[in-house]
Amino acid sequence: MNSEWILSTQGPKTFARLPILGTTASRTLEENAIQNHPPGYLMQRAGLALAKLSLAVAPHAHVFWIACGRGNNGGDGLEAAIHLHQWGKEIHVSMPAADKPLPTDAGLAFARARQAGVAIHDHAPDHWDICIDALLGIGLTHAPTGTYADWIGLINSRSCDVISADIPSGLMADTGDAPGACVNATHTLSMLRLKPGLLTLHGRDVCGNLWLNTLGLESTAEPTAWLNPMPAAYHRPHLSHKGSFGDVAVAGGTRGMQGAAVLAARAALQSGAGRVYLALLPSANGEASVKVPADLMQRHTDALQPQQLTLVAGCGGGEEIAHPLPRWLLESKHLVLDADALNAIAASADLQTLLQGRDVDTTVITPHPLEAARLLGCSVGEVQADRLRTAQLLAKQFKCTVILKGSGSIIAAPDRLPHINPSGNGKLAIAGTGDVLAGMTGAALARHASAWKAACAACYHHGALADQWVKRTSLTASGLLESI
Ligand SMILES: NC(=O)C1=CN([C@@H]2O[C@H](COP(=O)(O)OP(=O)(O)OC[C@H]3O[C@@H](n4cnc5c(N)ncnc54)[C@H](O)[C@@H]3O)[C@@H](O)[C@H]2O)[C@@H](O)CC1
Ligand SMILES: [K+]
Repeated sequence: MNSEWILSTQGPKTFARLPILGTTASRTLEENAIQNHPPGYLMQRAGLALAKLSLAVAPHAHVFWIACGRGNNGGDGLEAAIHLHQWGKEIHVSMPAADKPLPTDAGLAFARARQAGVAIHDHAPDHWDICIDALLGIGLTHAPTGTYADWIGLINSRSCDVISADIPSGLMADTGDAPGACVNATHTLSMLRLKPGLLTLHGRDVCGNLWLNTLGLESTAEPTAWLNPMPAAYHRPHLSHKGSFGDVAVAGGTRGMQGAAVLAARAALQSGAGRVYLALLPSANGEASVKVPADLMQRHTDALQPQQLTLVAGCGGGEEIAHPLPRWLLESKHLVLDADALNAIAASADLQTLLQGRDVDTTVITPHPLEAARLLGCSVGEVQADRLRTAQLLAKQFKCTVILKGSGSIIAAPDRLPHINPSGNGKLAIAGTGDVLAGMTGAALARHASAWKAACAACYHHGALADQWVKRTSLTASGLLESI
């Protein structure tokens, strides 16, 4: 963390392992720093960073609307206004009128702005070229109402650039939930550290391009989560053979659902597994209704030797997958459980006990929010309300590594800090991409022999493939795996 400007999430990027702090941890970091610096020091750095970013984003903008709330987020906006004013820009600073005094740092920024000749209005301008959104930061506690909601609506109504200070106003910093009106930023400058809400649920959609400025603060405090980093490239030694990279078997594909299993198996193959077996469920009568590449070896499910391989179970498995699952849960060396395998486990206490009895770092489950809800016996709304917590709960309850899919996939495992995956985009929201992830995870597990490492690596690569998809045609699951 030696650079102050270290993140940009737009387009294909390489991400490092960065700490992510929830609001409680952010406030602790901020309070410790405030004690060691002169009053207003951090806020002044935040304001300067904000002013510099807005100038870099829109160098020819003339009128800057700086919408400030009555908390310290508004203080960041006031400090930015001082610089933009001094740099000769036309600025219009707005702040809702209220009787309540400003908090200490924002109060100091308010006085400094006044002293610098900045006028502070209680109304929005008629026209602006760029907006700095400093209405609400990590202090948001409920859906914005009144002037806050009105100004958020106004900001979103124009097609100008919007730079959000710390977090788009209206977004919850811990969860990415937006309980009401929320600024739709083109850029967000996160101060001190990243927050979970910027990276999951609504976060990625409302942040625009995400930047981080640490304000020069180092910290050894334990984060809430880590940004899932790009894994190191794996080396295939010259002196290797097909057994060196592990065997993967994909079991699933009940009658009419074989495409899912074939996609997962092809993805495992493309991801470098030494040997890949396709084991269609008995109702398929060993006959695939879709074309099976010659590189895949077909096996009867009973003929698999799960003790010696990485089994990817679930893809298109229907209810039929429940029958072989007890044996696979007991015997598989490594296991990736997806889709119908998860639904079967959700419906059976016995299967849950078998899953819980496995060695912790041998199993990855890859639920989407509905599958997660079934596993936890709750609603999708409850799953999404706090995705970090949900993923950690699943990991703890089922004693395995979890990839909770969705916008900002979460990777969690017992006794580890979770990762939030930064790669990927909305193109992945199509049928079959989950099967591809399961196959990629299987290949990574066969190679790494660690469920945690496999999940982190596969999740990152899967998202990165979608980020690198530059063809004009829509992304397809086959296209995704062929681009591995
Ligand atoms: N104090 C400092 O030195 C620093 C503060 N920073 C900034 O300070 C922010 C946090 O400041 P605050 O803790 O004052 O919080 P905010 O500025 O986010 O919120 C301020 C107030 O708004 C109220 N509020 C909550 N929800 C509301 C709603 N829906 N409508 C209207 N009002 C609502 C809260 O009661 C809170 O008192 C960070 O996000 C960051 O931008 C950073 O610049 C780092 C340095
Ligand atoms: K803001």
